[in-house]
Amino acid sequence: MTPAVFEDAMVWSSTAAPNSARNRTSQHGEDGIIGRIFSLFPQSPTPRFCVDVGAWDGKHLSNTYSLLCSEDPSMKWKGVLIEADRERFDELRALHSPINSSLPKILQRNSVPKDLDFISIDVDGTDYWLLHDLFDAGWRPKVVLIEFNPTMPIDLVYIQPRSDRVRHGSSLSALVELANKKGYTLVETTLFNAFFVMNELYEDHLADEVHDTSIEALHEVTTGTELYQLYDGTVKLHGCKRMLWHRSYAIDETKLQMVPSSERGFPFAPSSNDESIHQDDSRDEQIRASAINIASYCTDDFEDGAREKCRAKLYETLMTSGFALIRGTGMSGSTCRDCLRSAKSFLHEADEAVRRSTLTKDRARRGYSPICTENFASLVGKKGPNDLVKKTNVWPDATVWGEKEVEFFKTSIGDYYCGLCKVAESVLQAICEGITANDPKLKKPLEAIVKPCNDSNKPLSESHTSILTLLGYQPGTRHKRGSKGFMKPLVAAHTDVGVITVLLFDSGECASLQRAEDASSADPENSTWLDVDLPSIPADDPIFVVNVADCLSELSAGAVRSTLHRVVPRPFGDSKICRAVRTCLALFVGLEPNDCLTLPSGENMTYEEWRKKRIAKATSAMKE
Ligand SMILES: O=C(O)CCC(=O)C(=O)O
Ligand SMILES: [Fe+2]
Repeated sequence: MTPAVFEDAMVWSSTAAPNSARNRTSQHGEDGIIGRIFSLFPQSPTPRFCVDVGAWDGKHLSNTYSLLCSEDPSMKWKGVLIEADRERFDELRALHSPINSSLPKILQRNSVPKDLDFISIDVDGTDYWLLHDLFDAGWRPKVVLIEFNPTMPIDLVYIQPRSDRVRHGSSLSALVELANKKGYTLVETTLFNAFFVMNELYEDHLADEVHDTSIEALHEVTTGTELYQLYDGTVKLHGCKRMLWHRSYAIDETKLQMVPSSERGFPFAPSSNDESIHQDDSRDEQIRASAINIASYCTDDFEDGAREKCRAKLYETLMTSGFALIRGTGMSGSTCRDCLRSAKSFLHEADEAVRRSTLTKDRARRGYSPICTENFASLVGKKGPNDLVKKTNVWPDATVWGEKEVEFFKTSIGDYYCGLCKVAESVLQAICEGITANDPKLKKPLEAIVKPCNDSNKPLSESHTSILTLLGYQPGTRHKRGSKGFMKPLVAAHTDVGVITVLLFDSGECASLQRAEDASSADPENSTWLDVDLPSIPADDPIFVVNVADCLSELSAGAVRSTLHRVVPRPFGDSKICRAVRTCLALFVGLEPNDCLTLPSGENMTYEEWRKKRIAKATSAMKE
């Protein structure tokens, strides 16, 4: 055995033979263990016979030196020592009289008795095969000491290839299997040596001393390196952290990581955990910086010129992209968070029966996007025709979901709906003022949108048919790439029908909203798509996405455009972990069905007439 110092290994301790470990020349108490085993056997009338395969110089860390060179001449053993290293062999020759050749042949030629007493095998490689061949050739040593690779797990059966040039070593389990098959029992181990005794001798002389001969009982100490995984994808090491036979090399945890650090995180964590807040800090800050503060339109308390600045910015942003991020709405963060939470538990966590309980005969389809792309949507809004069907406050059944759940669902969604309808009014006011500031001719058509509120007791929000839709996205079959490497969108490219849409969504990564870079593009195939992102959790001043819908686009003669947008699946296994479900609250802001519209062309019609035409156009486009 090449001397190696196992600093990382635990100090050897044995449960089976606690007091016998003792070194004269051996490394880990083997001398004492061999002495103890033979002391339990009956005295031998003739000198005992041992073989040491891999004897080195015959003394250094030797397991047989104390037998062959015993100070007590009556105890003197005979033996054959075998060493492949030329220099070591020369030293060995100086110590004992030399003999040459290969194992069974050497033993044969040197008349080593088939029932020799002891063999020590330590050749740093083919040890397993030497023992195997020895057994096969009919030798039956009473005691075998053999080296195994101490870094291999104790339940691993590893046998190195049968070649002198291979230096792997074999596992303890592999040796135990071989020895057991040949009628031997494991009676002890040291750090990397195993002791086997013939079954008969074990039964007669050692069974009282070594009760449990399992590997687990006899090999407490390992120099193995275990690998385990943290929930966030970090690989950790336990045990020996240095290469044992190449000790200048550490086993470096940083080099063993499979998941890049940028992607580490728990894939199943709720999207609103502290860790994600922390990780997304700088991204969230960037998003906040790009959001337009509309506080001057949401409160009466604002500085001179604030409204002008706000509407100019909003107009400019919507003119170029059709999408804007807004903040300063006065909406409370907790109202937004509660509503998202409610929607998430309804859409993703509750039993299917809960969602089914909201279905009416005329289950709403939004109508303007192909039915196959429809997510489950629960519509909350004021009485009035929705896109294709009538739909009004539809709540889950309390007997199916539970009183408390339904109560929280109703309150959180109701509060959000009312608050956001008011915000939508303010946003519309700002947009329309921004448009007319640039083109006063559009004042007339836009009057239909920003009506003066005559009845001060009537909340603004009731003057239209805005509908809140709860959209849920989950990883599923659409996350698979098609033959061309594309994944079909979850919501096909479309424009929204009404006046504006106000969106709030969580950071569920399985899907993302994208808008066409070019607001005037009508061709989904040839558009460049840009992600529309929001902060991971609504802050105390929450940020919303506002996008222009078709009616506003038409009434403003295209001054602000309804821009193509879609929701696409984020693939598994790409650069992002994307298993988290996504929840989106979409407030589709519409007008009263009977509201009169004067289009820029001068044509007059009701909102409902206009909407029917718009849907008919979309439906026939879909059929083509
Ligand atoms: O889920 C989203 O982010 C928006 C969905 C959408 O565009 C729609 O439902 O009209
Ligand atoms: Fe949309």
